[in-house]
Amino acid sequence: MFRSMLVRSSSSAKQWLLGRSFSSGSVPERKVAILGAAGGIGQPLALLMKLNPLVSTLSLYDIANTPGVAADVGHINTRAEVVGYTGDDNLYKALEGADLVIIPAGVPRMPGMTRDDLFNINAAIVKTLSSAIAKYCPHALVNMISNPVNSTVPIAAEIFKKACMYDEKKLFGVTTLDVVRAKTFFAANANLPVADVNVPVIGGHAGVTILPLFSQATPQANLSGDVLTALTKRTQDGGTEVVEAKAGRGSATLSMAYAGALFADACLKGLNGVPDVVECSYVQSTITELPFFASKVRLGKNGVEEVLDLGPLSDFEKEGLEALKPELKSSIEKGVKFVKQ
Ligand SMILES: NC(=O)c1ccc[n+]([C@@H]2O[C@H](COP(=O)([O-])OP(=O)(O)OC[C@H]3O[C@@H](n4cnc5c(N)ncnc54)[C@H](O)[C@@H]3O)[C@@H](O)[C@H]2O)c1
Ligand SMILES: O=C(O)C[C@H](O)C(=O)O
Repeated sequence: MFRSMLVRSSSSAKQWLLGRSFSSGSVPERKVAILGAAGGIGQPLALLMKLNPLVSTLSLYDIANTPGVAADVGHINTRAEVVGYTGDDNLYKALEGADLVIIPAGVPRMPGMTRDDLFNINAAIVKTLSSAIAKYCPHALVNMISNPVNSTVPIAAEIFKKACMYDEKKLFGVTTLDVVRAKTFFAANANLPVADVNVPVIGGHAGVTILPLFSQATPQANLSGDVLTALTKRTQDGGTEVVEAKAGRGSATLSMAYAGALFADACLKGLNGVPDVVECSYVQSTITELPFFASKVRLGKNGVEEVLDLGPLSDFEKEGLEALKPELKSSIEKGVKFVKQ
């Protein structure tokens, strides 16, 4: 019984990962680097990327413990060749030739902290890693997971501008976990099969800047205003819910690894020319007055192909959108100032 469940779920996982356009014989070579690969997110993310047949080289980098993670993941009999690096002197080897760099390097929250409380430590880490990306793999797509995402993405953008290689189509703040949570909470309340549910989440990735658009959820469900308000709040506080449950042992790692793997898979499909790959992400944007904003994005061979319009919002969502702008604006400015000062 357990064995047959395992077989079924592994074949559907393969379908999820394989994409639509390739037979296993014609999949292009793609190098994916994970920076922070030995951490709470990095390890399960390395596992999930090792299972992704779109990856030909999986390059794992961390300041500590990478050899063990690389040896362990490397024994899995899937396509990707695994290489592990540690130490400043080897960062270039981890990055050279990368098509996609995923960054979960940095410290996580403890109970009572906001994501912005991580700024001082993580901004410096992201600055160092972004400078190395600019030098060693300037054409790679970058998936930023390190918090505070609302500021770390503008930091990376400023570093890339300084290095004269900034391409706004290639820099992404990973907000997929907000979408994953919104889908889970909505499906449970609406009594819908979660696999059928989609919910766009816009804005940013911290507290009120996370704005799920339940008015655009598919399939639609007839939930009351009070329920939608509660679902919005739960999605906004999802990270804090995990931080409190972990009680001093960090923040979301497993659900984040899943979300990070989903988003990386979408980026790889886009790079490989699979049509109509659309995910929410925090990117450089002109759809509001803010220079960075999370919304639905169409992914293509060069990264962002199109930032999609927000679509019609309910009055509640319109209020949420106006309410999030001051915080998001100041987080963006804080990131920009960190590099420019
Ligand atoms: N975007 C999101 O939705 C989301 C979700 C969850 C967590 N996060 C963030 O992801 C980050 C990592 O969380 P975690 O739980 O994996 O933390 P963790 O402490 O378990 O792991 C972080 C890893 O980064 C490594 N690291 C530190 N400095 C580095 C550097 N200069 N180069 C390479 N590696 C370095 C550490 O050695 C460690 O292995 C945190 O900032 C957290 O807030 C973001
Ligand atoms: O909440 C955190 O600090 C981690 C992450 O941003 C999350 O949403 O789980």
